[in-house]
Amino acid sequence: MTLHFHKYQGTSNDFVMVDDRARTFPADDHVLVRRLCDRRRGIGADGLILLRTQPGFDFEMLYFNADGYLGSMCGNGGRCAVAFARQLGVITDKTHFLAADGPHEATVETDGRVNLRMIDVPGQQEIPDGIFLNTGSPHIVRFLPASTLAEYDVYGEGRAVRYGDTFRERGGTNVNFVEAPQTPEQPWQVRTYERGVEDETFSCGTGVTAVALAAARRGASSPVPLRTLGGDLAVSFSMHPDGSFTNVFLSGPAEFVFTGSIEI
Ligand SMILES: N[C@@H](CCC[C@H](N)C(=O)O)C(=O)O
Repeated sequence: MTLHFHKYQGTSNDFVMVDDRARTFPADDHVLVRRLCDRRRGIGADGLILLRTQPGFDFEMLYFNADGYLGSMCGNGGRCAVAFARQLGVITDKTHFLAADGPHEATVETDGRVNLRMIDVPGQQEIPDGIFLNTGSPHIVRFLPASTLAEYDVYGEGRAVRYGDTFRERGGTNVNFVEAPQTPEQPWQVRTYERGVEDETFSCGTGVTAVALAAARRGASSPVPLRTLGGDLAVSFSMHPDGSFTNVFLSGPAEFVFTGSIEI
């Protein structure tokens, strides 16, 4: 069978996108998804997203990590799915779609930036590994001393937390390492070890969302500018006295890279 795919990236978090409205993609074939995401033997990506129809919504996004298994919410992938739905003519410049963590709304700006509403976040938990938040996917946020992020062992330290005792029973976690800005207008710098990719990626949307909310508890105000290895994002929100967050929006570019076909 020939699979037609599109490749998208959002701040260099890259995805194979498949129009699966006809439901022909073998979604249970983990080996196939892993091979398609393989950077040497396949197309190469951090994840694969199926765009499907879903009654009551413009579309549904099914997100698979590069390991071939269904992941939880993907913020950058969600923004790319919106851009893909627009390219397919499924939506115009605003949408209501379904993802692993529930319904999402999004708008597309004239320059192609996508503003994606994330789930409400009830709070954050301080644990020995760092600060834990669920922004649609589980995340640890660790604040580092000034000028240490560039040389930090994100792979080694991220892996130790992801496979550590706290998260072994809970299905693992993503891990974000953060350096605070020297002045309020500068971005918070973030590097992320991603569960399911099992490596550092160039950007993680649910990760920077977790970082922005953790930074808000340390004085950052909305919108929080964030810099990843792959580009800049912004997160806006309403913070409440009980520590919860609503109206959480992740904003940034979502770009078409190329289209192609592969025999599967
Ligand atoms: N790259 C994603 C995060 C995807 C979720 C994650 N890898 C998991 O399943 O835990 C993003 O942009 O949010």
